[in-house]
Amino acid sequence: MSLDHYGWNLFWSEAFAPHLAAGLKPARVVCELRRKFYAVQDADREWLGECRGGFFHRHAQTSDFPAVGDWVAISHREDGQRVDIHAVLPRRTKFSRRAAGEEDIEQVVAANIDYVLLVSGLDRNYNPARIQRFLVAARESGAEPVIVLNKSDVHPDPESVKAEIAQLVPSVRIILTNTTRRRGLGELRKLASPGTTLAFLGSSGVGKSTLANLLTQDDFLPTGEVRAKDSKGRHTTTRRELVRTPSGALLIDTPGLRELQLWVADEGVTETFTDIVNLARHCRFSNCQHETEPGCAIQAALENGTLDTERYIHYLKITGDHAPKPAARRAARAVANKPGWRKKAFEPKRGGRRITPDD
Ligand SMILES: Nc1nc2c(ncn2[C@@H]2O[C@H](COP(=O)(O)OP(=O)(O)OP(=O)(O)O)[C@@H](O)[C@H]2O)c(=O)[nH]1
Ligand SMILES: [Zn+2]
Repeated sequence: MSLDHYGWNLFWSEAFAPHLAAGLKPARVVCELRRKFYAVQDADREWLGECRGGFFHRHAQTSDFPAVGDWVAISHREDGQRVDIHAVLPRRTKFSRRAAGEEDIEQVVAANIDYVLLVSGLDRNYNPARIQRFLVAARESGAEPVIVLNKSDVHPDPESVKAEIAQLVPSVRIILTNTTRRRGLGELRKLASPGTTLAFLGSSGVGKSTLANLLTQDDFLPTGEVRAKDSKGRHTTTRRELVRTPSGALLIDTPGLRELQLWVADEGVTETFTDIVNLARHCRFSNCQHETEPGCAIQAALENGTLDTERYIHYLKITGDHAPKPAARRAARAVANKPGWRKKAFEPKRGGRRITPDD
């Protein structure tokens, strides 16, 4: 087994150079066992890793600690079982959350994801506004979002939905899937190329586990267990949160990702709605509310059709701090009153017991 199988490449080996000089070895975090304890995979096998030294500096942030998907610098202990984790390589992408009431505490729930597959079901779950919210979170993470419209079998015209979403979010890849008749899975597998790290995001019941199982062609999610020994020589069974698929891709599925509360940060919004943000810069007044002001570039674009009204309404709903024109406001309220719009937390996977080194 080579570390390349876990996504190691030139980028990471360059980033790791100083640690290599210090006599440390690279490993990837495959599971968070409990606070400051992780299962890490190096070129040989999986180890029980413990954070050391600098991590416990009193100015350390929660986000400085390793997360699943991170590359870390390790050293082996003399007992030949545990490893010490000394440092985390700078992340290329990360999903974080902030617990309610702890606005300033960032907790990273998964790192270094290349593609985030935003899954919706084309049944009652389908809601373009929710897709937009997921998209904002994806943009914020730095991972490339891919929209997966699953359960295409239960919709009379899935292509029209795809076209609608494509209009809302040009430039984002959209895949129609149907796990029952196995449609669209080839496109999904193309993304799952060797060394690529993926994650599924979406509301409960949209088919994430079904898709993940098909991608891995076996039922690894509930049963993907590996054995590691702790320092007392007892065997510990850990559920991996980063798993290799037969195609050689890495799939991340952490409780934290599932519980992630979607929140909107300015960066993500700016990224997703660059065209609208740019338009607003052309308004005559810098404090333009885009309602009745003369020389408003947004109103002009809405009137001449260069800016899609639906898209603008979604933008308003996501940013929340702008007052739309009365007509747009009425339409926005009608959309917002539809069931299913409210923010919804990720539900923890049923039966996903986590086992700590002391079990
Ligand atoms: N009709 C239809 N049903 C599907 C499809 N894909 C999944 N389902 C069904 O949808 C239900 C939910 O699927 P899951 O894979 O458990 O959904 P999930 O997103 O993992 O849900 P959580 O575990 O709650 O997060 C199951 O009954 C699946 O059989 C599909 O393409 N078409
Ligand atoms: Zn304006």
